[in-house]
Amino acid sequence: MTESASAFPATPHKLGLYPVVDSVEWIERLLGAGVTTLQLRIKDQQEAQVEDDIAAAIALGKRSNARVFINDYWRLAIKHQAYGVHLGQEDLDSADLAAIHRAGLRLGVSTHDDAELKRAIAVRPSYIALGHIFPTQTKEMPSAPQGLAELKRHVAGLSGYPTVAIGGISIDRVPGVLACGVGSIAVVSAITQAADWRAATAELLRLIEGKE
Ligand SMILES: Cc1ncc(COP(=O)(O)OP(=O)(O)O)c(N)n1
Ligand SMILES: Cc1nc(C(=O)O)sc1CCOP(=O)(O)O
Ligand SMILES: [Mg+2]
Repeated sequence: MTESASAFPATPHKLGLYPVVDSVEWIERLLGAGVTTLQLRIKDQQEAQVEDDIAAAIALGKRSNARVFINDYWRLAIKHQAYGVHLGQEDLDSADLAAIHRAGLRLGVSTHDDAELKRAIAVRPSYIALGHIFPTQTKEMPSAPQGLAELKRHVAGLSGYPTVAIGGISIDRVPGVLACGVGSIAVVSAITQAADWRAATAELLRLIEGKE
């Protein structure tokens, strides 16, 4: 695989703990808990219904000097000058990548196999997400989990890119995922379904970023 750097603006090579959440309330809570990379992932709403939340999440991120990525709603991310946008493979068919680039936003792209990686690399995004590593209850996946051996192989071929592992990553699985060389771990349920989200977030920050 290519070692070329991204054409989109760079992110740190290690984005650390990367919670993916569906509300401004979660963004606010997690910023308060010391998280510095987050994603607002609201699914299947009209732009008019999500604009206020997207604008608020971006403003909160700026106030905390944090990196807030917006999933899917790239036009609103540009309009409100998000740190970045996260797009899936299908989104790549319709999104105006040149407009995202012109606006100076970072771009993260999802991948699930070699073919998707090839397509993502062609876009030269700011980071590449690799999923799903383990079975997940959060999203219906058409493919099988890739597992740690495949994650390790993919990360090894992507040394020019920041990498993010996602999918079924619980706290106890974090050390094994980090051992694959990935620079960031994205989680949904490990935080939002935790009995104690503060304790879970603190433990994830400690394991992934060494923050005590
Ligand atoms: C960090 C990260 N990785 C992967 C995804 C999945 O994005 P996508 O394939 O566009 O699917 P949806 O999240 O839109 O359902 C993600 N959001 N974040
Ligand atoms: C939103 C999403 N995208 C995935 C991918 O593989 O592209 S897996 C996923 C859900 C991750 O949730 P949890 O941490 O609860 O398993
Ligand atoms: Mg998407």
